[in-house]
Amino acid sequence: MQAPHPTSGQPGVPFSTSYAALALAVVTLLAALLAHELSAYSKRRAMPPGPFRWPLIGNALQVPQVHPWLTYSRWAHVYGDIYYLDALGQHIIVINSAKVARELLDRRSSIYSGRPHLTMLGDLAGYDRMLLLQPYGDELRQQRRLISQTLSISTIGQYYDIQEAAARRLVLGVIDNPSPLEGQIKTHIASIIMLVTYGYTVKGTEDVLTERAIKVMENLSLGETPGTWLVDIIPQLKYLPSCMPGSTFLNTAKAWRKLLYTTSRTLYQWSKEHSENGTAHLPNLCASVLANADGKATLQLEESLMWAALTVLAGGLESNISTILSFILAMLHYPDVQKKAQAEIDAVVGSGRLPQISDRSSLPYIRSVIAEVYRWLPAGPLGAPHALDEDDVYDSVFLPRGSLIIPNVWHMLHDPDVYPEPDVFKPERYGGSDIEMKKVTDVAFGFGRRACPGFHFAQGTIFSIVVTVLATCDIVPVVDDHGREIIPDIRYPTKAALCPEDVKCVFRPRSEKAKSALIHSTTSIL
Ligand code: HEM
Repeated sequence: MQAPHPTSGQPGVPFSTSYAALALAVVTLLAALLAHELSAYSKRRAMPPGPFRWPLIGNALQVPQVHPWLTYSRWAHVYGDIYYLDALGQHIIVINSAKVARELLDRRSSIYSGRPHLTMLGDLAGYDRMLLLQPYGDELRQQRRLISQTLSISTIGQYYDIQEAAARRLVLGVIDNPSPLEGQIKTHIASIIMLVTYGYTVKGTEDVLTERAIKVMENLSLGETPGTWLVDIIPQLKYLPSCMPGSTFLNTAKAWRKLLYTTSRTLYQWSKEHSENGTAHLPNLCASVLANADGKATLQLEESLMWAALTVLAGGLESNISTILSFILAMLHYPDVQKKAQAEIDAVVGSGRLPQISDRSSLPYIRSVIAEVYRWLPAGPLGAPHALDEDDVYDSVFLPRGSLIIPNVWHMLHDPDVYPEPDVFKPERYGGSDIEMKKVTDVAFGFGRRACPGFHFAQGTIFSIVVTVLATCDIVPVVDDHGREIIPDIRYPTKAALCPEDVKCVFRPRSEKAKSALIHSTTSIL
């Protein structure tokens, strides 16, 4: 028997054996490294096309910060329907066609329904409890179920009177006080959602609870704005002591979290108490869910309901405000479309009554105008980002797990091959076909298991505002001191939602009778 070698590290193990083991380990390690590199290389080679990536930082310096959908759209002409970016190791897949979006986000929705992790908004400010930011899983499904229970196509009819009344109050409000337009629209849209979600009646433009809710949503929008928060790129920054220079975002997040939690709890508790004692407007989302639970709502259900309700407010507020402002902008730029739309309402509804949501099926041109607003200036030009939960392959290209999936809704709705003269507002492009209009809403309201659960409800709100304004008023530009008309430019800041800014106009009643009908209806309902 051979004696152990004195330099062997393992007493009792022969040198030749340990040498062989070491050699084997080295070879195995090298083989593993080679395999990893080869696999990474082959994956890299099979990645979708995209702009040149620098070592280490990838495309970090090219990721657009201003109106990113426009740059992504320009790149779509170069790299095609699906391309790849790498921002400091974060894989980003941009989808530019409805066909690819359908295939990945709809048909493969079991792995494409996550949301990206946001450090500022989620970890620090606490917004990750809301459905909007939930990863795909049980809590998401639970919150979506609670919403669809109340806002499904079969139940939304019960809210038509609220939507019509708010639309009429909004029009009257703008006739009497056209400035600030955005503020008026915000208050009235918030009033619809507060009533439907919590049964809460907004008390004028300075209602404290509504103001707080709007502030929560404004913070959400700021938090979502791409490229605003360094901590989303370098998450370790969240561990900075809050007294360090450069860490003011920590105090911001703390203040946001406090407002978020107090507002969501106050609104939910208000709804619960006042629905029970009969002083809240019924039905409302919170009361309906609690009534269905028949006194057996668990704490967990109530918690989910509280966050789902707040997400309804979030989902419905900014998207609706942007859509209405875009509609007004379109009417100011395209007065002929406005006249044609009014002619349809006059012919179908007449001037003897105010239009209702139930008139929708008889007004194809109005439906086309609304579809064209969703297309022309989509409220979510990049939709909402999804996250890919597993590695995938599409059309022979590799899509890595953890990728951020950006549906470039703007490009899908502005691709000149699909929509010729995409920047022109032209409701005639649908030829009155609901199938063509649906191609727009299928994209503008999101995809797969994350598609907007407020779609049918939003259709009612938008339709009732559009049809009420057009039936009763001419939307005309304001004039300057010399009597010259000022048509607002089509401008919008870079935010997650595309919301036109500085839109000014006058709602001029088409007749005294129309204005009286509005006054009469707002004093007689709700
Ligand atoms: C013109 C109006 C609206 C537009 C254009 C719109 C559009 C969208 C889009 C693009 C998404 C993201 C979908 C995706 O991830 O693929 C979304 C999500 C959502 N929307 Fe809407 N929406 C509108 C109105 C509403 C209304 C009125 C409500 C509530 C009553 C609502 C509630 C939500 C909620 C809760 C989500 C999050 C869904 C999730 O993360 O699973 N939306 N919406």
